[in-house]
Amino acid sequence: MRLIVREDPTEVGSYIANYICRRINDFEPTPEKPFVLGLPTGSSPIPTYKALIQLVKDGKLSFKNVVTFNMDEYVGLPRDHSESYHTFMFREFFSHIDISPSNVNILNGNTIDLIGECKAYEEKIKSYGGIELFLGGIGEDGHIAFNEPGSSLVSRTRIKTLAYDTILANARFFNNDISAVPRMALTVGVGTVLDSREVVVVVTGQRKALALSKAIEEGVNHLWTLSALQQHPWALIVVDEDATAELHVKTVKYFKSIERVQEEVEETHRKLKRTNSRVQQVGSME
Ligand SMILES: N[C@@H]1[C@@H](O)[C@H](O)[C@@H](COP(=O)(O)O)O[C@@H]1O
Repeated sequence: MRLIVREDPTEVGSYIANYICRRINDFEPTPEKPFVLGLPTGSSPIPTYKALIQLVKDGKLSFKNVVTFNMDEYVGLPRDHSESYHTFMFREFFSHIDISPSNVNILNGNTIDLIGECKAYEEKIKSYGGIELFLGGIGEDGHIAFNEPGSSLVSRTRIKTLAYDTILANARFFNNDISAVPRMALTVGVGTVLDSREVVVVVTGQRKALALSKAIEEGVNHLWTLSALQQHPWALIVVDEDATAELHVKTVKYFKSIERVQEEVEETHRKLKRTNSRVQQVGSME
């Protein structure tokens, strides 16, 4: 796991957007081989979405051959409600980029067959060969997607009852009316996230500091589902200074020191990929 610390949420957003841009461009997606991207909602990823939109406007990135899968959606909230994750994604991101709506996948929390919807979502992800990069955010209780404390760390897409803490935290989007916040959601599982080839998580603000320290300084624990990332071979958490408030100084120092060689690692990785694809091309000509 790597941890990248940046000054504030805007710098975090710009770091992640550039990172995703590089990944998509290096992948060279085509209609036959699209880049499959997992996406979150919440206030934390908004600076990332803004920076990605700018990259598209600047002609440095295209979403034409990108297929997206969102992490979660409330159950029973009309799709066109201002706080549905469907509305959020189009308002904050999809309407501003060159993605085809047919390449956008968001769970339907209004279907009569919620279990069938979850199964079909997993199947659809599989049909694309899995998710290349899953971008995630976390709740104050350390949940990733809507995998609340106590969620199985091998869980798949399913119906989830929201924890009271999450309902309280999300009441700010519903005029602080707790009774207006849906009690249930559909969410990808921790296992679904862990199956992606790469996971990038955005954590900003002091209110996430405890969850961050639990997830990276303590053991893998279903009470802090983000900690499951310790079991992932290619995980990156990008945080602002405020989110590091509960970390040991030596933890932050360690991650800052390995960041210095990160560019080198990435360059080596890219070179190896290029060499491998050349070897494969030569192989297929023989
Ligand atoms: N289901 C979403 C999560 O996927 C998201 O990570 C979290 C954080 O929201 P915010 O970034 O606004 O703190 O909110 C909700 O609970």
